[in-house]
Amino acid sequence: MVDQNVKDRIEQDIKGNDVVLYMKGTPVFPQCGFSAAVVQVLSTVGVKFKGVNILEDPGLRQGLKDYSNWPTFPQLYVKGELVGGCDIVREMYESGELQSLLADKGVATGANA
Ligand SMILES: N[C@@H](CCC(=O)N[C@@H](CS)C(=O)NCC(=O)O)C(=O)O
Ligand code: FES
Repeated sequence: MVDQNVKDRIEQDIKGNDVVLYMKGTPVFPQCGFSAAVVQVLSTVGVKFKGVNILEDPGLRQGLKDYSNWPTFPQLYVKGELVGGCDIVREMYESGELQSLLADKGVATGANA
């Protein structure tokens, strides 16, 4: 069960922003290597994203685990859907699947972002 306020906040974020990264720390100062790795991938791909620091909000930290049915951070959302964590994002980047997913969903990357 996810608290309604937490659920509203998550849905506002993931519906209002094409790409949202729930992470430990901020894009400028990640506080965990797994979060830093996804920030690095997103920067390399050149996609704009909203970073949300779950360390600042214990309710959101737990709420997201329940909402996403995913036990760890980072969590990457694209167009309202969970893509996955660090391992998945890195694999998808290396295979080119992440770039295709963003293109298919109409999310600008590189010079067009
Ligand atoms: N294999 C994971 C690594 C991420 C991970 O293990 N995260 C841990 C440590 S940062 C986590 O979020 N634990 C739950 C918590 O801290 O609330 C992935 O692919 O994203
Ligand atoms: S904070 Fe220790 S592994 Fe992420």
